[in-house]
Amino acid sequence: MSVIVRNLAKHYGEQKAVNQISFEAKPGRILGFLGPNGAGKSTTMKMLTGYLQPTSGEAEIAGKSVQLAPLEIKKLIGYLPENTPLYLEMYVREFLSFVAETYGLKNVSQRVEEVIKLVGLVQEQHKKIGMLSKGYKQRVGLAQAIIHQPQVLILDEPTSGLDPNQLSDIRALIKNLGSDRTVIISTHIMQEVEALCDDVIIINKGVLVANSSVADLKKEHPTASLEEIFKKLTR
Ligand SMILES: Nc1ncnc2c1ncn2[C@@H]1O[C@H](COP(=O)(O)OP(=O)(O)OP(=O)(O)O)[C@@H](O)[C@H]1O
Repeated sequence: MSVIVRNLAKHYGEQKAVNQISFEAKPGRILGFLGPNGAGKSTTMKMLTGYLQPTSGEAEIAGKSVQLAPLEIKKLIGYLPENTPLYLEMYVREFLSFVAETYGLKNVSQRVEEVIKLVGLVQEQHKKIGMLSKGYKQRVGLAQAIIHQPQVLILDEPTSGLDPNQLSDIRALIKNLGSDRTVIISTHIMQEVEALCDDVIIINKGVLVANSSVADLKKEHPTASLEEIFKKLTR
């Protein structure tokens, strides 16, 4: 299932937070979404998930318009928002069962069991979410994003706050999920792009300044590291 974005824009008064961007994310590939703080990444992701209405332009997932078919779209995508908003008073299993029921899944307890194992939450599964460390909260966020086995994953800084061990576990999980899904992941970590992403888009002040495969971007700038390329394009 492809994600196709055409001339998408979001204006807040005079500010063009996202200014007419177009790109495509393809199945079986992981697209890295990069840009400096305030460039418009989260705003774009919120428009892709139907959480925010665009000022103009359109986003399409599996041939369906996000704006015209918001409920259908929500069944197809898994979304991990920035800062992992969660119900802190709920227990891990209780929360994941609640999310599974919201999606109308059958075999809720079996699926909850599966995702708990998949994201490495077995040790923490009986705790209240509010008691978990940041990294484990992030895992709960990831679990709720994949519980309904969506074909499209939109992950806003999924590895922020993880320790090095957790980082490699979660990256391996995302890589694995990306083998047969469409994944869009925003990040500030260039090693993550190297380790995970097939394609990359870079946004600066609401405008796309790069849109290609990671390999092609490196070919275009043969002597520069990804970090240097990023700096050059976003200054
Ligand atoms: N509700 C809002 N009202 C007004 N301006 C907003 C609103 N939401 C976002 N913005 C502005 O839009 C711009 C883009 O913000 P956005 O959160 O999309 O950036 P980002 O690329 O995700 O940044 P970061 O890397 O820091 O998370 C920023 O200048 C931000 O202040």
